[in-house]
Amino acid sequence: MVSETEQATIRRPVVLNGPSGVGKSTIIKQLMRKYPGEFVFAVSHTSRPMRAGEEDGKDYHFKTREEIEDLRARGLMLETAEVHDNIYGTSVQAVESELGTSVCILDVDYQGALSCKRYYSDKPVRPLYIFVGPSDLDPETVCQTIEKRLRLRGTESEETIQKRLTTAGRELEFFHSNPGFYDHVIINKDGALDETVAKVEEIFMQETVLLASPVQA
Ligand SMILES: Nc1ncnc2c1ncn2[C@@H]1O[C@H](COP(=O)(O)OP(=O)(O)OP(=O)(O)O)[C@@H](O)[C@H]1O
Repeated sequence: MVSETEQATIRRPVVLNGPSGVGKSTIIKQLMRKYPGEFVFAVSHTSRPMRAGEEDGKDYHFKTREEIEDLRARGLMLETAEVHDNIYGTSVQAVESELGTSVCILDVDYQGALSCKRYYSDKPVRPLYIFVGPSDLDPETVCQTIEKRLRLRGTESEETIQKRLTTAGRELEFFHSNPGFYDHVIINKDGALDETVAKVEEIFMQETVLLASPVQA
């Protein structure tokens, strides 16, 4: 819970949403490289197995489903979501421990974004909600692009690629049926990552992501 004295120094968290494979992690990594110490990644909890090269506490907090469910039962999870047979989530602590010093970025799915909106609806902090799409946001084109990117990334089995494509369809359905939910939509076009990152920076400046809005009386 953020105290009144802390409000003056709060920096708005950013909720980044979009289908698997669209490039969310890549964008965050670029920003972190460009602004060392400025952005922090809200390290999520997950019950999925660790992939080669991943580090516990850095890429994710790798926990059992029971451990994550226990945190949720104690009101210590900001959001949780069932994705591809695993439970994912962000703890309140992962976000709020960072608010005074850095811009905290949450890479979550639409269920997570919804939970964040609910959680912060009566709090002094107003996160910025951004949807990242790979193309013109037509479900068919989107799926073709992310399928290609996921195959090139080479981290997923055929089965998980298919699951991610199904989930991508749900992400787009949510996007199209909730106009106004996101503050901004960013298109991460093929081969245009630098352009995407520049657009994100422009939005962050325009939105004064560096300071939270005061509480509305
Ligand atoms: N503009 C782009 N053009 C082409 N390929 C890209 C672009 N941006 C990212 N990629 C590539 O697409 C793949 C997926 O990107 P990334 O892992 O960042 O996606 P993600 O949205 O974080 O996915 P997930 O939700 O599954 O973690 C990576 O191999 C990345 O290098």
